[in-house]
Amino acid sequence: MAHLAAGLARRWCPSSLQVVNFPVVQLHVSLRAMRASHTEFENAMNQVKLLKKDPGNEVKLKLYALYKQATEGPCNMPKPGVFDLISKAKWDAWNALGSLPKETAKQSYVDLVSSLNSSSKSSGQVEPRADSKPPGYETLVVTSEDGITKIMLNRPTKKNAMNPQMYHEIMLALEAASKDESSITVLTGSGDYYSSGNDLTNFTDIPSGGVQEKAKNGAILLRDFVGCFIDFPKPLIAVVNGPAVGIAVTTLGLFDAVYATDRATFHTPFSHLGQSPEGCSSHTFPRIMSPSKATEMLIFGKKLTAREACAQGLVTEVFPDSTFQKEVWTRLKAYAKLPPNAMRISKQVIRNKEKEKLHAINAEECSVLQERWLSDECMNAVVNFLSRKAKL
Ligand SMILES: CCCCCCCCCCC/C=C/C(=O)SCCNC(=O)CCNC(=O)[C@H](O)C(C)(C)COP(=O)(O)OP(=O)(O)OC[C@H]1O[C@@H](n2cnc3c(N)ncnc32)[C@H](O)[C@@H]1OP(=O)(O)O
Repeated sequence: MAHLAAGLARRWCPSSLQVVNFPVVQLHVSLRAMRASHTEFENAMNQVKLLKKDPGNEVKLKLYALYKQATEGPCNMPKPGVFDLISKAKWDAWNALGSLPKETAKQSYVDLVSSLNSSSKSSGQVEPRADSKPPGYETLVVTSEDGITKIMLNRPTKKNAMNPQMYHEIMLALEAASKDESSITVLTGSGDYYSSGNDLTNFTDIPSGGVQEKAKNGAILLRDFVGCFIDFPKPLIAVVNGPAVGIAVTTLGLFDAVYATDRATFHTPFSHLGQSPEGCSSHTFPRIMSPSKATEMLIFGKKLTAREACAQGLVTEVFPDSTFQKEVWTRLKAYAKLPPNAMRISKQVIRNKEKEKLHAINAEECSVLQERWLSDECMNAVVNFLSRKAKL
């Protein structure tokens, strides 16, 4: 979807400007205004192609919609089918502009591009120290010191949403951590979120094999990903630095301890998304918090505060945000000084009792999700999310 608006601008930009019949004086003034706005409009289109930072799908949908409204007026295309996700999202974005006048759409387009230009210089991304970032990690910052390997999700501008690259890199980082010199491993997030779960744009780039192939590959990826947490041999700690959504919440049931700031929330909106539980949560959550509390989260999508999640056993301890990092890392550094083999063997004594069962549960959850991802309920929820910001 990269440079969607720029590509669309190239594809849809008419070479000639429609001139309407005005009385001579008004025509002269209007033409100057239109020339000025048309020149600005053309400049804005060129600036979109030069943006340093991908503005994200919602902004690209809005640019697309404003461009179409400015050049063609109200949406005049037939509504695409529900499986044609990209065309549907574009159609929704354009159609949402209704009868917005062309000149207003043109000015809005110019204003939006100039705001993107002014903000394109800043970035919330954590730039790791050169010596702390091993080759190959683009979505993580992985550091190892004081006997602790820290895996930090590093897509803060996307609330650390997990795209396929991040899933793969987390698996790589866990594999490396299982073999390195550290005695415990920590997963945390950069920015104000722990993670907003699965990146919903994962549903957009449909391969040549169609949505069935996409769903099958997604189920394989998910099964491998969750399997890494089931099999991880060392104490695995979650340092939940902010809100967590979806798979970022369900996999907590496979951690050995979960420490959260009191700012954190825990949300699994699976029914809302037309999906179903994963991360072995269909087994771990009823066991951890009781079947009815698990139902409230996994089926009804109840969002828990950190203290509620702690009361229900999902979170081990909650800390005031002001002292969270200091308190947690002091404690983890102390834990990391304990005899590593004893910790590793003790974890295996605990985990081995149900490792096989967890893998079977993981396989079943992935198989169910593979079907759910093909449902209208899921497709509609994803399209609604992707086009939510394009609606002016
Ligand atoms: C067939 C498909 C197979 C795919 C392969 C998948 C394999 C594994 C699948 C595992 C199953 C996992 C399930 C889940 O995790 S379900 C939960 C999914 N997550 C969500 O539904 C959360 C969606 N995000 C939001 O609701 C909001 O963004 C949030 C409440 C988290 C924050 O809202 P806020 O208003 O504070 O911030 P913004 O919405 O403006 O977000 C900032 C930018 O970040 C983008 N963003 C945030 N979260 C996601 C996300 N999950 N996916 C994609 N993009 C996300 C958001 O769009 C903003 O981007 P822009 O700045 O470009 O607008």
